Amino acid sequence: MTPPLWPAPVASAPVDAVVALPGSKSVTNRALVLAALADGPGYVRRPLRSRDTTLMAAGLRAMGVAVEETAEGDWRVVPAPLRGPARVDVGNAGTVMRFLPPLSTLAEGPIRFEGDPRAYERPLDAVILALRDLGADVDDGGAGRLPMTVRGTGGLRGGIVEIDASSSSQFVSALLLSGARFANGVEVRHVGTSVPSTPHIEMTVAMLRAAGVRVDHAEPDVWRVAPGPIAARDVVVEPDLSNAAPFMAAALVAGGTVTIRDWPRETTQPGDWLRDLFTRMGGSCEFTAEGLRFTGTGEVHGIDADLHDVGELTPTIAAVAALADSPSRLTGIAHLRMHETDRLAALAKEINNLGGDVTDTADGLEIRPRPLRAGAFQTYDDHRIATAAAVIGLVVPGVEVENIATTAKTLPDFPLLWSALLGQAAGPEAATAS
Ligand SMILES: O=C(O)C1=C[C@@H](OP(=O)(O)O)[C@@H](O)[C@H](O)C1
Ligand SMILES: C=C(OP(=O)(O)O)C(=O)O
Repeated sequence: MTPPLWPAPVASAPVDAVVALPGSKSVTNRALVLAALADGPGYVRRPLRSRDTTLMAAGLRAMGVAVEETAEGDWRVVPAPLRGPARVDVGNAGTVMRFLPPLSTLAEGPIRFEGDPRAYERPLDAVILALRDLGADVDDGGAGRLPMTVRGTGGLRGGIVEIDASSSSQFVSALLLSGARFANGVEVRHVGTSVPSTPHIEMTVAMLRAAGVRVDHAEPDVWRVAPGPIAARDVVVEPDLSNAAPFMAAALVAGGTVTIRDWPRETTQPGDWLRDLFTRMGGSCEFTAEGLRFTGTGEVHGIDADLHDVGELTPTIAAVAALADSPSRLTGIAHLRMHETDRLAALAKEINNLGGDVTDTADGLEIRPRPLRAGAFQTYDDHRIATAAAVIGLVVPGVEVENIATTAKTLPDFPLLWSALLGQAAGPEAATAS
């Protein structure tokens, strides 16, 4: 059955809200992987519970790791010898489809990886080739993509490997996260045009170091992980700052103030760039005892920004840019064509469908603001396209979002949080998504 269109709520007044966002997807899924490979039981506290993270937990459980619920609502992770046969559903989670194959080479027995149709299109070739170079037996039917089977033998030789990570930083993170458990560790050398989303690699390196792993990144595009144990930890997951984007955008386009609770003063999350990007677009922000207080006037300026390092912020920035008083140019994001959907094509098509004037270029978007009108907004199973549509709907009456439930990939409570932001009661559609 086709789910009903979600009528995006209109902001009838400036917003004034404090928002407590669930944990970061990227931190939660790294913490789970590292806990599964650790030298003893550990905790992932305040984890994000969403489609991507429950798939990660389920994948680890399938290989023998215990991921237990605690009375406080956290996860206790008890490592165990990894084993197959097992089947891992990656859904459409880049982190699951990239991070678990290297880990699965440490299992005894075959591990089968399957997922959503889109996961079979997203690039994985660099990880597959690297794992083979490092000594793994991977059967991908020659496709360089999912579905595939890793025939684990209980360990991997490891060593030096060259990869082209220009289409996803996750290829590098994937090899580094399990690398300490390879006999010779791993040295990843990137060859190709520049790696996107480097803050996400910094996050990987920081979390490895916090677990006592020696990581050397003195040379550009080269990362060395020394073999050794990964210390069990008690990790408290930061709020997801990329998911703060639509909430801050609400204050920008409708005016008002939004405080994102517990915004970390120091973080490797790319969402931290929003403080600068949204200030350039007309907002202002300050740290308070509660978190980050962000204020907008409803007047939005266009921006010329290279988003290569923070690509996952693009859908929200594009939505705000479509409502600005001057044109915008977003560049450095060709790799977004291989995200959950072709995000450049999707954003151009859907904003134009409402009367906008957006061109998708070879490496980004050119956005010339126009008065927008009511209409349906297709989301292509992409959580961030759905939340971008909600931002436009705040000030363009009559925007109806197809499949709002797709926000469950990283933010299952989005419709409820969005209604609360606006001080409105949630419609019945809210229940469909949670
Ligand atoms: O490692 C991670 O947690 C992520 C890395 C980035 O991937 P790409 O480098 O493929 O853009 C980002 O877009 C994704 O949402 C999460
Ligand atoms: C690109 C994203 O996700 P994934 O981890 O599936 O790559 C995203 O969340 O914007």
